[in-house]
Amino acid sequence: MTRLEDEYEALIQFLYLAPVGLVQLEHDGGIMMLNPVSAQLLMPMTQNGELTNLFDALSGVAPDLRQRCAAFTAPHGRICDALRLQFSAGTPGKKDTQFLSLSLLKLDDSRLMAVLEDITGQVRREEILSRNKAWLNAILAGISDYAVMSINSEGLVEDWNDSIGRLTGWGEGEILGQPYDRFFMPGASTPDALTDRLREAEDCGWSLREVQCRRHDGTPFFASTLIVPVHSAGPTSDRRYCLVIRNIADKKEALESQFKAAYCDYLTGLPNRRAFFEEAQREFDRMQIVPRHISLILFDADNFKRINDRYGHPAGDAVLCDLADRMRQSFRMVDSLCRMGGEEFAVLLPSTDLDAALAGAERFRQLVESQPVTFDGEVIAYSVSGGVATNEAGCIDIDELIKRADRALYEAKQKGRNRICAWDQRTELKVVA
Ligand SMILES: Nc1nc2c(ncn2[C@@H]2O[C@H](COP(=O)(O)OP(=O)(O)OP(=O)(O)O)[C@@H](O)[C@H]2O)c(=O)[nH]1
Repeated sequence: MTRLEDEYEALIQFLYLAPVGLVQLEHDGGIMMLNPVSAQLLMPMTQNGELTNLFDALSGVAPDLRQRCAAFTAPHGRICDALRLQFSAGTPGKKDTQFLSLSLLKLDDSRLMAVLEDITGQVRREEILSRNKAWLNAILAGISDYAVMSINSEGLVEDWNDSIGRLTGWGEGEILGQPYDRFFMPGASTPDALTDRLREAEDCGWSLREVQCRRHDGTPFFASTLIVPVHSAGPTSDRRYCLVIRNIADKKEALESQFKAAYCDYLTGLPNRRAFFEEAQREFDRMQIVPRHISLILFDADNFKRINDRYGHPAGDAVLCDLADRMRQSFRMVDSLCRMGGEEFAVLLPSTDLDAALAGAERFRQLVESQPVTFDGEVIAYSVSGGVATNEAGCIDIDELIKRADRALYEAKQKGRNRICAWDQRTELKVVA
């Protein structure tokens, strides 16, 4: 056989074995050649089993094919692409709708090529999917105390439904494509914390937190936020998560009293050492996975014994409560506050470097200094000293961080009180104010 004959034979074999229907036609639709798959696909549309012209065979489902060809004046190219044809397979006694996809190519002035594919299964799957989506949307639209949404691997909101608008008051354009902490009160999250929760959901199956959320008009509501991964086999960037925000304002009090009993200091209401060390441990665990700054400030009221001695113990208590209130006002929600004991307090600042922590500590010192407390008609001026440290230079746990901040606090007291010192890896210490 010549090489040309070999090639021709290979082409015929290809046509014969191809898993899609291939039909070679003349410009008026006359069939020159067709493979077995196309014969099978077109069979339900033939009249009396005759299959000589494709345009005639498809006239019931695509009546304009002849006109499309006539209107296509380019020397070659795609006349139509994946045209969806719907027809009845005609099984006696059964209404059996099938779907074909048709692409028509102009090869040259005398020949066309039709590519046919049975897409019935695909269309059925699409129908089921869209029915499920409509069903899910109907459920979501009816929900009033939950907001359910899909978020991507960067924590950006990907879809919108009425439940989100109803619970939060935000509009679609203000939420789509935004980080999910848009619903949280300012300071209740950081970019690191945003992705930490996605990772936690991956590792543990879910991530559940009670968070202070905000509506579009700024009003706060206490909510439980649940993130669960929506499993897919694709790459990490294709991962999706479901976020459910549930208004639990009614359960807040019960939850809070349980929490307070175990985790809060009885006098100031601030988290106690147990709560603080648990949160600090979690932050250091996260830091091991994704390195980041963690800073710590230790505050100590100055000459507090004198305040007790001069104004009495209840006045001393009022000063400690005032100090706690100002800490709540001064630091972000994402910062962990704690009464370590006596007149010593701590603030753990996630994703915060030494300079930013120093600035926060100094701001707080000035605030305390500038506003005395009034108790029982007495104006009590007091001050605090502070020690600041960060997790640079091989600090990998909270104990070491406390040791450093404590060393800086000691220095602040030694240098005369009412000032902030920082632990510095080169000079060991630096005085700020
Ligand atoms: N009112 C009140 N006083 C407390 C409480 N806990 C500890 N104290 C008092 O805080 C005082 C701490 O005194 P010191 O440790 O000598 O420290 P200081 O007087 O603040 O002096 P410097 O820290 O060196 O500035 C003690 O008198 C404690 O009794 C509390 O819950 N309420």
